[in-house]
Amino acid sequence: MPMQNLKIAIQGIEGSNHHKVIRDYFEAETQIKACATFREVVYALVNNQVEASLMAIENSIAGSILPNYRLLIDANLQITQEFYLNISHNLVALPNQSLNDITQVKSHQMALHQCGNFFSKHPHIKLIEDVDTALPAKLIAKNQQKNLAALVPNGTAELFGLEVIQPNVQDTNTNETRFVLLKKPTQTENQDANKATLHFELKHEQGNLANLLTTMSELGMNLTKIQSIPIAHKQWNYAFIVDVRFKHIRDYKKLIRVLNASTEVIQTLGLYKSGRT
Ligand SMILES: O=C(O)C(=O)C[C@]1(C(=O)O)C=C[C@@H](O)C=C1
Repeated sequence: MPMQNLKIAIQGIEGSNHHKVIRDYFEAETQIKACATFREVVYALVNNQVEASLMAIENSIAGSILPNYRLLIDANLQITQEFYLNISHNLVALPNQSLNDITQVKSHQMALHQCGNFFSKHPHIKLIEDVDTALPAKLIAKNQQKNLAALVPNGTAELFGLEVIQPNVQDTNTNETRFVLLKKPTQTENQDANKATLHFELKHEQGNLANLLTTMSELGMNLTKIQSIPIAHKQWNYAFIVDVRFKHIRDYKKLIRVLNASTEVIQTLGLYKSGRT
């Protein structure tokens, strides 16, 4: 589905997975602000340098990117859309090298996590975290660096004139990352919304979480994710992030009314159309 032409902040440069989401889902004219960190992605929007920000939030192998939830909560932005991208990690290097020649791999922390099985079989390779998947690949080509490899999506090796030493080194073939599109809050409600991301802190009372889950079930909602995250200023207390799917926004509003009684903090992080049918 083509998207409106916006200036969007992403994490990573051309050839990264964030960039692939833009290519797959947005119009060709979409302007990009490439950022080196997720914090930069979020604050580019907060500081009005862009109209939207695209941010990875979870991966089917490596799990939730908890710091990104915290950024989202603290910056008070809204999830307006979600996108699922199939992720392939191809091990790439300068041409005419084999796996035995590679002593270091530089990549994004989440990408390295998704390839743990492969690297545990090749312990001679040192893993080094970098800002994204594409930048180390670009620099290997620019500096003609031997013995160094990167993990890149399909198509990125060709972009930089590198060679694939080993394709698909992620732990499982079915590897997906979920990305969210963030915007500043507005008064307009998305009438197509059938999914919400909700953040709350529960009062420490017996049965509160169980009651909440029962209420969701009674309202016919499908809980697609529940995640606890630490609250730094309340040591060993946790906030919850919940994704729910529903048929009618009015049911979601009912849920919020019920939750108001049992929660200390409650914040809708987005009401949007599910990226899954
Ligand atoms: O470095 C990239 O290619 C990114 O887009 C970042 C990122 C992530 O943050 O999870 C995106 C998808 C993959 O899961 C690996 C890395």
